Amino acid sequence: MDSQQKLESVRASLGVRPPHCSGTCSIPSDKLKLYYDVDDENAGKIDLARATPADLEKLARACQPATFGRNQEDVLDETYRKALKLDASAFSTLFNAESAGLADVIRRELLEGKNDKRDIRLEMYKLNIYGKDSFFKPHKDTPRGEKMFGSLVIVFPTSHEGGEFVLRHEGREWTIDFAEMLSQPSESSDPRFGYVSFFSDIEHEVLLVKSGHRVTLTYNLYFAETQSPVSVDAAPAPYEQVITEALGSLVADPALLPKGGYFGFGLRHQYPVSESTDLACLQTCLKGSDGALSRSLSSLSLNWRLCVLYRDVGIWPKQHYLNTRVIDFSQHHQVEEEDIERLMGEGVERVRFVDMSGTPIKAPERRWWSEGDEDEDEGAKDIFQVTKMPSVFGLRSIYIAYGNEVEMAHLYGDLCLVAEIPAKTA
Ligand SMILES: O=C(O)CCC(=O)C(=O)O
Ligand SMILES: [Fe+2]
Repeated sequence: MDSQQKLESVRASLGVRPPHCSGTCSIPSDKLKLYYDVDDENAGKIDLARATPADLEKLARACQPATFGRNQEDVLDETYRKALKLDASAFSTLFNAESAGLADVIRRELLEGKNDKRDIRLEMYKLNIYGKDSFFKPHKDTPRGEKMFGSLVIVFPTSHEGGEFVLRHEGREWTIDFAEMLSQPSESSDPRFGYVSFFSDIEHEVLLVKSGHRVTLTYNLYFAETQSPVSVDAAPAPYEQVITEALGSLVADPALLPKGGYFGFGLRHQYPVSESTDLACLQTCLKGSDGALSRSLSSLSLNWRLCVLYRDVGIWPKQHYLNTRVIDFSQHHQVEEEDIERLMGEGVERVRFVDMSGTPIKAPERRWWSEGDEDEDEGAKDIFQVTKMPSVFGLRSIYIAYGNEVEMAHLYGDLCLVAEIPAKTA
């Protein structure tokens, strides 16, 4: 294999796993009873295993229209989300996602590999009802803190048609038709419910409900607070070994970065960030193939860290910086060279992009102006992009346009990971 082929196999190995898991589970029927109490007129109980249309109508009347977050505002817009909701304080149920076995399923199928022994917390969020003609257009679930990694949606076995759950990520799309799945005969005499769990930065949507009532329970998923990131005795998932092998052979290639430098990766998921986020804290919260990549680098004894890339900062010549914090430059129209390092603080590092062989890649205008003049890059560290590294310019450029709620404290940011590649010794 030549270097280019090795590079392609690293890129391919990172895109294997879907960012969600889904299925149906059987459950004792008493666990599907729900009690609600909104006010004197809107209180009652419903058995979601055998709810009649009249029961569901009554529950729907007790609910409020569901709002969502758009451009940092909480809005009610029925052209974007037409659904009803009950807040967790207005109902109680014996249904418990954890005792139904879902924490294990999520650890095994979504987190998997060395992450599958981690403690996770499932926080019940809302009950949603989608009657005929209801839907929720594409959005991401708003991050509520650095430890939040995912979402879980439970779909109860109430009769309905349509309302398929669609997920999209990096040009791929998955459609889950719970109405169809739950109408299939099952081996068990117990009722069944459907579930889908996904990393919350994955765009998802609920298609139009054509008839009946689609009733769901949503949860926010967190990594538990006190936790060593990886349990030592867990075996890596098979696809993680493929990443490690592909990376190992790329790193060992004598033609690649002979003088050493950084391998740069754009993370495939987005993470909750704020100006006070210390990226080192997020290192233990990496999702899906981002986590697999970090574990592969560690198992190859390569040092790595998370960072934010600022491309083309400054007036002229523009420079590229890595930083360990998110800095909001969007208020500054033009940033003077001497201000950059002050604004960026301690964790800042200047980098220059190089190709596989370590030769600097210059923007066309710089090539013309600075022929033979290498000084401007002096002190910058060489970086080779293994996968495309996104750049941010400020918090304002990274808020989510469509979330399921408004949350100002954390926004989804595009982050990078850099790994230190030692110089090759001849
Ligand atoms: O109810 C569902 O199926 C999902 C709703 C959703 O995506 C949300 O509440 O954020
Ligand atoms: Fe959502």
